[in-house]
Amino acid sequence: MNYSPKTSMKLLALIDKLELKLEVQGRERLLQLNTVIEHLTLDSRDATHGSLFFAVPGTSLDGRNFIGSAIEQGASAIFIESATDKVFEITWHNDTPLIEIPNLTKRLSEIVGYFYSNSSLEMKCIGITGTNGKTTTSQLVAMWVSLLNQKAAVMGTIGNGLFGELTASNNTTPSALDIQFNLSKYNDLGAALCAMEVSSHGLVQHRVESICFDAVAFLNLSRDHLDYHGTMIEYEAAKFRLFNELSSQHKIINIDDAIGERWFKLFPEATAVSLEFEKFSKTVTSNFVFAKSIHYHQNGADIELVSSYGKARITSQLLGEFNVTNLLSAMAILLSIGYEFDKLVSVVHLLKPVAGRMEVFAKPNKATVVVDYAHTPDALEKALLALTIHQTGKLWCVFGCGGDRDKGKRPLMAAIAEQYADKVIVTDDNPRTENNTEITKDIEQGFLGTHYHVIHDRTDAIIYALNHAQANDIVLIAGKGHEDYQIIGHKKLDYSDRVLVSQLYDNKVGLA
Ligand SMILES: CC(=O)N[C@H]1[C@@H](OP(=O)(O)OP(=O)(O)OC[C@H]2O[C@@H](n3ccc(=O)[nH]c3=O)[C@H](O)[C@@H]2O)O[C@H](CO)[C@@H](O)[C@@H]1O[C@H](C)C(=O)N[C@@H](C)C(=O)N[C@H](CCC(=O)O)C(=O)O
Ligand SMILES: Nc1ncnc2c1ncn2[C@@H]1O[C@H](COP(=O)(O)OP(=O)(O)OP(=O)(O)O)[C@@H](O)[C@H]1O
Ligand SMILES: N[C@H](CCC[C@H](N)C(=O)O)C(=O)O
Ligand SMILES: [Mg+2]
Repeated sequence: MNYSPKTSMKLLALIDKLELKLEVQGRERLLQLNTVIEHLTLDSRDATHGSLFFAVPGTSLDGRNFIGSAIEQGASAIFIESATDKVFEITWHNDTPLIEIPNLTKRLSEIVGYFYSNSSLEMKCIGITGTNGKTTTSQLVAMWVSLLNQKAAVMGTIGNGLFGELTASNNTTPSALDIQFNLSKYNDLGAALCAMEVSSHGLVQHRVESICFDAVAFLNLSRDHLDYHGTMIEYEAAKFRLFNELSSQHKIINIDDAIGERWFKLFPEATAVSLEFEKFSKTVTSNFVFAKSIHYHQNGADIELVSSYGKARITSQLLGEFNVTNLLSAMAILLSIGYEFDKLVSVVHLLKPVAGRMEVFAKPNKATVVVDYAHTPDALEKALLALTIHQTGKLWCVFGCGGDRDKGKRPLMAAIAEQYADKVIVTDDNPRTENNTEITKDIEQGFLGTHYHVIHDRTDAIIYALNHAQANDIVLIAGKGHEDYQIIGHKKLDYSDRVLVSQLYDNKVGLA
């Protein structure tokens, strides 16, 4: 749905909200000019008459180098991140004010919130963090609310929008600007709630800084993104900001995760989620959602649920132990913000798997294919382990590792694939600007033996696996999940594991 915000705001009114101490002359001139802001942008290339351009330093470029081009494009005002902590300063380029603001990046979420009417105060806002499971859990939250006949929105890896009407996005956690804009849009469209994935990049880059979360949830922490964070300590500290620095009413923690168990000691009032009833039932004194017993089967799992909100036997269509954690976390989030236990239980069996997450493709007399987004060592291990429960023949694993991403995870993923799968095929997964053979060489370092194939072209790799797998085998195709592209160099080529497998199983593309 096309949506344009009706918002406009006087520049001086916005500056007054920020409580910047304007010198008298500057204030007079702004008052006379009566500049009205109709559009906010972080990118000089999008600036136009009526735009307020935020010139902030980034990871590879510095937005402050593009002030000239923003002015050329007609920007009406520029906010600039001060190079030092010096107090606010205003200079002029003709009638365009250039206003230096200390900590602008950190204040961006707040500033944009004033412009877009701070919708996180008007609707329920959920922030979900963790290395793995954010997309699944946020989608489950939104799906659950939709099943209860309310509108829900999501922002995350597979897109932003009302549940089921997503628009693809570049980031898991959008920019501070897009988040406030989207929230205002979802609020106008009548959403009762927005479930957001909060990535560690998003937390470090202050993308959710001024969002008032009704609930925040922590799922797990395992190796990823060390190219960006450097160490696991820094990575954990990034995630921890959501819990200790930002605003939230309720906290939900998966205490089966070692880091989660540690955080829970710091937030003992948080709602605890666990699959280990025996271990925690006596010690947890706050709200809790536990699985007392779980029976995994071909179509998902039957779960005996014990919680501080009620008890029930529920059925889930999602495969794998980790998806029970995701389901219970989604439930704990909704319970904490006031959804009724009985209502949630009445529709839980209708919750569907999320696209590209343990998504099963079957065809008579053919191996079962599972397309999954496991792109970290922990996720790959959990996905393979989940499938061993269903294994009667051989387990295949087709995977690769992204270029321009944490190199350290490559051999670790190889070791895991080798440990759990009978047949391993290494292939390309978004090599980006790296040489694909260098990436697979890094992966190969992790294998102890030589029982693996390297087939760079992903289509060929999958066709090879499906041609050689027996009918009772399971083929896990990991790493790309919902992605409908292969990034080579700077080009984003059309490619989808899900489309390929569906075509192969409809025999549209011939199997030998
Ligand atoms: C490395 C990184 O995190 N970059 C993010 C960051 O961009 P940046 O500010 O560093 O960009 P930059 O290129 O250095 O440019 C600096 C500034 O100059 C401006 N500019 C630049 C060029 C120009 O001509 N004019 C101009 O004004 C830019 O708009 C920007 O404001 O801020 C942008 C707005 O929030 C993000 O879109 C962008 O994500 C890029 C696309 C990205 O790939 N990020 C990944 C690593 C990421 O963030 N991933 C996590 C998920 C991880 C997970 O869950 O597994 C995510 O939340 O998406
Ligand atoms: N709770 C969990 N614990 C461990 N692994 C999980 C969990 N949930 C999902 N996974 C694995 O991680 C993969 C990615 O899941 P999902 O997309 O929900 O995570 P994410 O946190 O959103 O990932 P991203 O950081 O890329 O956005 C799944 O395909 C599955 O293999
Ligand atoms: N949010 C993750 C997704 C990785 C998915 C995988 N297909 C890859 O490209 O490495 C990232 O950007 O690191
Ligand atoms: Mg995600």
